[in-house]
Amino acid sequence: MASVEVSALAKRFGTSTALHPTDLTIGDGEFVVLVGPSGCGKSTLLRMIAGLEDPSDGCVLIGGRDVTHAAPSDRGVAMVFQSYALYPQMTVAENIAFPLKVAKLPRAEIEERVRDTAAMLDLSALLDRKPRALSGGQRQRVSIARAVVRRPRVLLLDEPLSNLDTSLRARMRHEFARLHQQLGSTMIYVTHDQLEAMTLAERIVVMSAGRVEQVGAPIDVYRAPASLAVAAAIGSPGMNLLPATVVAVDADGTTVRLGGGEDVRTAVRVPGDAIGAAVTLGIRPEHLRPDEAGPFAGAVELFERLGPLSFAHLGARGEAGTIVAQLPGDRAVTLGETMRVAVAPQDAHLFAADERAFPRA
Ligand SMILES: Nc1ncnc2c1ncn2[C@@H]1O[C@H](COP(=O)(O)OP(=O)(O)OP(=O)(O)O)[C@@H](O)[C@H]1O
Repeated sequence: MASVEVSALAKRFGTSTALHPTDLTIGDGEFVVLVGPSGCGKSTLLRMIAGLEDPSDGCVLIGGRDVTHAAPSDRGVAMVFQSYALYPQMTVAENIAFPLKVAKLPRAEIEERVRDTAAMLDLSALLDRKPRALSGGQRQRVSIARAVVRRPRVLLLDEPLSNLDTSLRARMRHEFARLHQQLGSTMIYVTHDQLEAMTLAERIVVMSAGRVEQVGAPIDVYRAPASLAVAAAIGSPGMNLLPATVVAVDADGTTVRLGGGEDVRTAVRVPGDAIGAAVTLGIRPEHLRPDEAGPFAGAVELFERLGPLSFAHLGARGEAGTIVAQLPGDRAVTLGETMRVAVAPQDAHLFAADERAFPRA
């Protein structure tokens, strides 16, 4: 097992920058998820750690050793891709054994490792099958088995579940969590699926436009996004973001005014000289509750019942756009009715013009 450290690591393709200089340390045995919108540089960062892409600047250390210019096979890493890339003419057992044969391990050891790895991934009954006789989830488990059979110090996974359907993805998420416990290896997992990020990661690394925006425990990042990009990337439905102006600042917080003239009290601390400043008010759907005197109002344009809860989309607020409020599953709502909602001061977020979050009061 090994730690992974990247230092001032950057990647340019011609004149475009896929990754700005980035520092990141991943602990030995840690499960870290890189998450962010398409094109934000997640795969590029992962591929440079794997040695599949040459950095433009900076260095990569694995287990304290500088591997920036080492071949992929000399880094102690294994990678699982979105496409399974199994050898179709080989059986499951032969596919799993392949990297060990290449490494010229003794036959008895290969057999033992294939048996153990297959058991770990629930593939023991499928060892004689060819890939075409497997389901998508089984094929992905074989490709994971083939990666972990070498006992890599670091396992790199690039959107490994994105070809699978929803229920299989949920099952495989559990398997990854279990696999991480069993193997204890350092795992770096790339996804644009924030549900995978939230459920799998010990720490998430939220990326946007070639930069790391925030690193932290999933729940901390969810509760206190450091920037608008993080607020937009984590949470589904996403955080409501409304343009507002700072009208009052005191020791307990800040009052902002919405475009329609309504005032909203927040427990956020902004500098005293920010009166009049344009800010963005952020509120998660679950923090908006029906309140006759609430500052947010709109006609219900769309109502989604998910069973235990539902989402009301309140429209027609002019430049503020639609607001999404989470409601109990059994709440009766009529399309077109006007609903008023409010937020508690401690649940409101404020972002400055430079898109960084202001701290809580
Ligand atoms: N070989 C390449 N040549 C030129 N540009 C590239 C190359 N590979 C990646 N890029 C660009 O670098 C940026 C980051 O790409 P990257 O694949 O790392 O994003 P990502 O966050 O993994 O996205 P996705 O979730 O869509 O895979 C993108 O703008 C992409 O177009």
